[in-house]
Amino acid sequence: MVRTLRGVCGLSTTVIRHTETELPAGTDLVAIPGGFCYGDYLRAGAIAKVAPIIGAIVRHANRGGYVLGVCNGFQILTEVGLLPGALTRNKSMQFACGDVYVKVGAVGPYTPQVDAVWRLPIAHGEGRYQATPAVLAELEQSGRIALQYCEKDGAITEASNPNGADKNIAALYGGPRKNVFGIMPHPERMSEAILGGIDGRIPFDAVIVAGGAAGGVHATAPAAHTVG
Ligand SMILES: NC(=O)CC[C@H](N)C(=O)O
Repeated sequence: MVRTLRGVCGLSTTVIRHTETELPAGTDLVAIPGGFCYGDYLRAGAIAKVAPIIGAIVRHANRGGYVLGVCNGFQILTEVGLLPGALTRNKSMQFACGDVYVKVGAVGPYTPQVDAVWRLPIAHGEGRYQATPAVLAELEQSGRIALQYCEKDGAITEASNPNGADKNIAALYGGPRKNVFGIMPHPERMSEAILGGIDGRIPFDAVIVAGGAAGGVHATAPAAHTVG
């Protein structure tokens, strides 16, 4: 994540530990990376809910600051209530790892072109987005279903769904101005050609532009993981 923020996108980036209680001054974007924070005990992302840094991230999000949660980061965002619903065990009960196609379902700060199809990698055991029918309807009506798993041609099918997620949901928007973005695929793992593709740059480049300070956006990547 730091390689993509700093090395690929040229953002001034600070890595902070989950034990901090405040974000660095001038933080525009908080990026919560993937992984297995607190060992995925209880549920993936559950214990991070009580990490000291979480209050500052929630305050940042609620005042419209950009927050990107990738995979484990998405799970943390649902556990702390910044996004509705939950990420549960993959329907296959197996860890899903490989490349998928996702289609932009709603335009927002991270997804500039509706119906665009991206190829991104996934690597998760608890990636099945689930929510009540009322929440799913509200997400659809408010244009917050950012990405859906699809075929290479953009067709949204059951066969293209790697984990059984409701409505093939791969990413969601939240916050007062779609400033919060939770995504199960890993765009940072496909942000430069040497990694096998560059579709992952799209959400990063888009949020920099949306932030109105291309290159001037200061990113903070909280290391929400315990150091082994
Ligand atoms: N790549 C990740 O961030 C994995 C998230 C979480 N540990 C899971 O397995 O679902």
